[in-house]
Amino acid sequence: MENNIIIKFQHVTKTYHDDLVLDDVSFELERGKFYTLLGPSGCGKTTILRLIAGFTEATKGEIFFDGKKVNTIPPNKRKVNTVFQDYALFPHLNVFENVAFGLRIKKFKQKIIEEKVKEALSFVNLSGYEDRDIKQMSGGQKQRVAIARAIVNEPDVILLDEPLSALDLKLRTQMQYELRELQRRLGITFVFVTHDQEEALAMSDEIFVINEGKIQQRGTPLDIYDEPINRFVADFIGESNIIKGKMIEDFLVEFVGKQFECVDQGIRANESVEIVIRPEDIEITTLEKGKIHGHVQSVLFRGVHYEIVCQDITGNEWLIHTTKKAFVGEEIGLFFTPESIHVMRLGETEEEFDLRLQSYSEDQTNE
Ligand SMILES: Nc1ncnc2c1ncn2[C@@H]1O[C@H](COP(=O)(O)OP(=O)(O)OP(=O)(O)O)[C@@H](O)[C@H]1O
Repeated sequence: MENNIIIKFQHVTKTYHDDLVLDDVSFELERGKFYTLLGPSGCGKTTILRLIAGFTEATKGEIFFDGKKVNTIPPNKRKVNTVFQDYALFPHLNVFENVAFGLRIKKFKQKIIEEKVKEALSFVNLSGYEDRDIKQMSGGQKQRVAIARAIVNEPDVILLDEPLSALDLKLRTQMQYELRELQRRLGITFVFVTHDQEEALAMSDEIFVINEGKIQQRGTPLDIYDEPINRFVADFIGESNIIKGKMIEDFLVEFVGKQFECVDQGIRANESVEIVIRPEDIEITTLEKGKIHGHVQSVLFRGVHYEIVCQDITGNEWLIHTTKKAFVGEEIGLFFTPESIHVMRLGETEEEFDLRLQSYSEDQTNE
């Protein structure tokens, strides 16, 4: 397993002056996978990229690349390339020379440069664009030139810092697909930074959800979506109903004044918890069949579904995505299965949280 690890962070901390930006972060990245660092602005995503690339140094902890410690190794000695948000292309050079730039610095022979640039441009579907001026290229095309420039040196890892954020929605969706395909074909590790959760869910083998300099959870998109480890992740990824409750015993939880079967265990009896139920996991039904009742507050038609907000007897608001229509003021039944109830602990100590995070990550790696 170890030699499949391309990057390893061991207890890495980064401070700028007195500001703690990364707080004791440890993780391993495997070769050939698509990783996404996801989190709100300022949470430390770019700092992780900069540490991998060697643009900044860790204050504490160790960083390994392919098994070797690289803390003080300069960027040009690491087999990493970065695609920046603004592409950072040279406007006075044509497409060919932009892609060839790094190879020229490394003093490759002209013939080799031509072969490598040609191959890189063909990978990003830009064959024939060699002589084009950068200024004549569209946003999506510039993006592809930047990617060609990143892959031409055959790095082990490509870092992408919000590379799609300047594109309009349609092009962005197309480039998401293209990037994912490209990563599969190249078999290189991609570390992609975004604050867009839909983008992260659509593209990644694994997502790292980051907040305030700490990894909150790492896992496949499905794991992160279905089993958020805490309120931050549940709130940040997708839409959720988060309701206060109490654990009664293993597989039994109480909320809205009633007890419900669930699939969670190992939480102390009587411990305060929060319940997460996704809006699409709730069905609208009759009052007899409904597990709880709600008064419809608003109904919005969203094309593929209705977005219904209703209020239960204890005042919680519930968001429901359903293809069934309901009417404002109507009383409806809400039905959900034990599997769609996800229980999150409150009042967990930092040590308990770290242990749980570790076991989640180990489950992931063992799968
Ligand atoms: N060179 C620096 N000097 C001082 N503080 C810095 C420096 N670089 C980053 N920071 C601070 O570190 C924190 C994390 O920054 P970082 O760029 O890693 O966040 P991010 O998650 O990538 O945010 P965004 O999505 O806005 O790019 C921020 O509070 C930022 O202000």
